[in-house]
This record gives sequence, structure tokens and C-alpha cells, in this order.
Amino acid sequence: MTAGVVDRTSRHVAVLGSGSWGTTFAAVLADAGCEVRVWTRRPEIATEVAAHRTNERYLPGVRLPDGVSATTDAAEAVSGARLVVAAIPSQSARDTLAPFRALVADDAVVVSLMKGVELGTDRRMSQVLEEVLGVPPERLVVVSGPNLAGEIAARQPTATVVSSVGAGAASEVAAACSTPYFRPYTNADVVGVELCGAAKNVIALVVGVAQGRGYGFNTMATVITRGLVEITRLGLVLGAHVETFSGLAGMGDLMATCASPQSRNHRLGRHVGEGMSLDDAVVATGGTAEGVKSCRSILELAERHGVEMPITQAAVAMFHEGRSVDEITRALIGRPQKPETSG
Ligand SMILES: NC(=O)C1=CN([C@@H]2O[C@H](COP(=O)(O)OP(=O)(O)OC[C@H]3O[C@@H](n4cnc5c(N)ncnc54)[C@H](O)[C@@H]3O)[C@@H](O)[C@H]2O)C=CC1
Ligand SMILES: O=C(CO)COP(=O)(O)O
Repeated sequence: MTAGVVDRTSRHVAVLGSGSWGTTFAAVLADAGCEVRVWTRRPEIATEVAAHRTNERYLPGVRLPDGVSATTDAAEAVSGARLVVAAIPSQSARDTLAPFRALVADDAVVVSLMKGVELGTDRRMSQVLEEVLGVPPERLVVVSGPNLAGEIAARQPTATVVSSVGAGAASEVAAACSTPYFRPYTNADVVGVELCGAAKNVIALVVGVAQGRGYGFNTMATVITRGLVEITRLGLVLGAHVETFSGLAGMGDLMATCASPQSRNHRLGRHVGEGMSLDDAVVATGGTAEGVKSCRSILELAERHGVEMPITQAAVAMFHEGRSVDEITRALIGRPQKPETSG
């Protein structure tokens, strides 16, 4: 980190990543009164934002507020920023963000918008940020909830969870992103909030598969409900708070992602359920469907802690082990009988 000190009176925020959520969250912050510089690795996006106030590739038809600018220059993006927001696909976060360690100011608050678990290390994204940027947990914040980028970019009302073990950092971020259409709630359960964000993507994949296979709402409700049970089971073992799972970052995000055709995870699952290969489904979906990779790291985490996650295991089997949808359906439905309340 630099010895640079952040001017706490400034409203300058850096957003690292110019995809659909990074760009949308930049617009939210600007609507809340911040001056936002988006760091993009694509020069054409920086040029387009300056010339037309759009990012058509990731947010078609959306005009960005005047408070959003974009640059490919990492130092320029974070210079003087009191908040630094990371919105990079989870599996690329470590490598992409490493050069920022020397640039982010010593007392900046760092925010993760990312919903994944790193392959190989099984780290949650705030743990990756702590290691890569050298930021202590009390200045690390996670934002997660039912937050489909396209709806928020259209300024449709929603709420989110702003989670940190540092109460001051959480309040600062909540104040910075509060607008008439975006309502943040603070929370101190970083483990639970982050796990919910990553694991719901896997459940959304499986719901998509079921819908692509032609199954209806009973199947969807079953996968969502039992999905929440297995996410909760892992979360509690990892030290999360039980209330988080029925909150916005838990049930809320699970509902939004599993129900909406806007969700990339849902769409990708649906393509596979309709019979497409994984490679073709990735191309057809476009954008980042985090659950495809995170299902493996989440399952690894669960196995390491002796926790059963049959739906996540089903995702791994279908997406990475070449098992068919029908074979996996039979295996899930044929699991040994047990009381519902046994978890
Ligand atoms: N799109 C959404 O509705 C929401 C997304 N998220 C999460 O936000 C994170 C970012 O997702 P999106 O912005 O939606 O993704 P996206 O697919 O729209 O964009 C990804 C961005 O990261 C950049 N990128 C991709 N690979 C990279 C690499 N190897 N190195 C450097 N940059 C790279 C791309 O150029 C692009 O700017 C994900 O973890 C996602 O789960 C969370 C809430 C809502
Ligand atoms: O996290 C999201 C909504 O809260 C976005 O979901 P997808 O990444 O599946 O589009």
C-alpha cells in the first residue's frame, strides 16, 4: 500500500472492473453523490464512457450518470479514492487486483461485489482481497443481495446487505451507495453474506437445468428450498449467523437469481438442461456465470468440513463430470429417507 492518506471529505470512489455489475454499482454510487472512476482493462470502454456515457457491451441502452468516468490507468483510478470497489470475476480477482496493492491508499475501505469462491484455495473473496491488497478485515466490506444489474441500472427499487466486521466501514459504504432506489442494510456476518452470494449461483444453475429439462415450479421450489438448507448447513459450520440465510443476501438473492431469466447462472443452467454442451452454454450465456467454477470450490469446502451438499454435488457432477441430468435427478430424488428438519 502507498503511504498516501485518503481525504475523508472527498466522495471519490474507484470501481475496479467495468462489467455489468461494476458499471451498474458505479452508477448507483454516482446517483448517491460520489465521483466514481471505473478502472477497465478495455480502452474502448473508457473511450465510450467519455464520448457517449454508455457501456453498451455490458449495459445495453443505459446512460451513465455524469459522476461516472472510466480509465485504463490503474493509478489514476484509485488516486485519492476513499472507497475502492472490486467487481472482477472471482477466479481472476487475485491476479487482476495484485498490481493495486501498491496503489490503494493506506486507510481506504475496500468493497467486494464478487460472488464466488476461489478454486484451489477455497477462499471467499474478502479473504482474497485481504491477502492480495493487505487490507485488514475491519476495512473490508462485502455488498451482496438480490441485485440483478440490469434492473438496478434501470433504477428499479431493491435492497442489499453491506457487511463488515468493521461497523464504521459498513456504515460508510452504506451511506455512499444509498439512493432513492437502492437501500442498503448493514450486517456484521461477512462469512454468511459472502457464502450465500457464491452458493446461490450454484443453486440457480441447477434450477436453470431443471427448467431447461422441462420441469415446473414444484421442482424449482424444491431445489431452492433444499438449496437454502444446504447453504445454511455449510454456513453454520463456518461460523455464520443463522438469520443471514433468511435475509436479503440469503433467501432474497436465491429467489432473484433462481427466478430471473436475467441471471447468467440461471440462463447457463437452462441451456445445459435443454441439451447444450457446457462450452456452448458458456458462449450462449455471455458474461460471467460464477457458479460453474465455484460449485467445485464450494463442494471442496463442504467436504473439508464434513458437510453434505447434495445439490452442489449434483452441479459438479453435471457440469464437470459429464453426468446426465436424468441420472442426477434420479440420484437426488432417491436419496435415503430422513426427517425434513434434520437439515
Ligand atoms: N451482474 C450482476 O447482476 C451481478 C454480478 N455480481 C458479481 O459481480 C462480479 C462481477 O460480475 P459482472 O460485473 O456481472 O461480470 P461481467 O461478466 O459483466 O464483467 C466482468 C468484468 O471483469 C473483466 N474481466 C473479466 N475477466 C477478467 C480478467 N481475467 N482480468 C481482468 N478483468 C477481467 C471484464 O472485462 C469485465 O469488465 C461477479 O463475481 C458476479 O457474480 C454480483 C451481483 C450482481
Ligand atoms: O448475483 C446476481 C444477482 O444478485 C447476478 O446473478 P448472475 O451472476 O447469475 O447474473
